[in-house]
Amino acid sequence: MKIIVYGAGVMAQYVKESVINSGNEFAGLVDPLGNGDFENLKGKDVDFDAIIDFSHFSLLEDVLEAGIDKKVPVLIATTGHSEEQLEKIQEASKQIPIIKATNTSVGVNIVNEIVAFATKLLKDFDIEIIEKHHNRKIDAPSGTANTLLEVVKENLDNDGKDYRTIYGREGHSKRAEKEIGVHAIRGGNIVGEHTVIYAKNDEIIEIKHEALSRKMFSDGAVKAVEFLAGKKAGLYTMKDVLGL
Ligand SMILES: NC(=O)C1=CN([C@@H]2O[C@H](COP(=O)(O)OP(=O)(O)OC[C@H]3O[C@@H](n4cnc5c(N)ncnc54)[C@H](OP(=O)(O)O)[C@@H]3O)[C@@H](O)[C@H]2O)C=CC1
Ligand SMILES: O=C(O)C1=N[C@H](C(=O)O)C[C@H](O)C1
Repeated sequence: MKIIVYGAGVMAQYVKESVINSGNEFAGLVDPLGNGDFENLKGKDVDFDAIIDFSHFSLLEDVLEAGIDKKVPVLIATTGHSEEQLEKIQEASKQIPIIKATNTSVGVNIVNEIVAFATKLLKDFDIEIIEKHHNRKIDAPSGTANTLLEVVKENLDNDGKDYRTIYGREGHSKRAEKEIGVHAIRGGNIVGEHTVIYAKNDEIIEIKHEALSRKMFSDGAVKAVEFLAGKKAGLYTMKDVLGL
């Protein structure tokens, strides 16, 4: 496949390497800030048959337009999108195959499954989600933490609708019974760490994933577009890619 990559930051460089190492062809980086091979693709005759996006949430519309225009599959790995933008992804998936993945690592996608199972069994435990990332990250909580929160809620009674999400606890009040805490830590070059804590009076369970490098994100992204090649239009997931 000939793959174009949106973004020119840290992840885009990893993806470039993963594309080349996987035997696929690298078609260039697209970055409107002028750090890529192309500032945009509009009106340019660039040949590619898949898009991997590790850029900035503000570029979503451009990414989708490029995918629809060329009728090629798109993997959106960028995080921080608004609800309205997530709806645009749904809409675009009626025309092309898309994966929107907040985390392309094998480990985190398996953790999502473990958390679904644990939450069903540990309903009367207090649940808190903690994520840690590098100091360059612009969105908080991380996309992965938001996905973990969704997984937790889906597996509580009534889809967790009776629960309140508390982001970054502060103040003078006790924890309510039906709360889910979500906490974001930022510092140095932490690649990415996600922990779901289930706590009760006498016991604590922690489910934790720690990323030690960024390579598995970029390798996972290449696997995802390879999976999408030849698929009909629709919204697919990393679960489909990994056969989970
Ligand atoms: N799904 C997954 O598994 C993973 C997802 N990600 C996500 O991928 C994305 C990129 O991560 P990473 O490479 O670490 O981030 P970087 O900040 O290194 O790169 C982001 C890119 O977006 C550009 N950018 C920054 N601000 C703007 C703006 N206002 N408008 C347009 N472009 C902008 C940057 O340009 P410049 O360099 O000039 O600032 C850069 O090219 C993030 O959303 C991150 O959360 C990351 C890892 C794994
Ligand atoms: O910005 C990052 O670095 C990462 N972003 C993703 C997220 O927001 O969950 C995935 C990974 O944790 C690294």
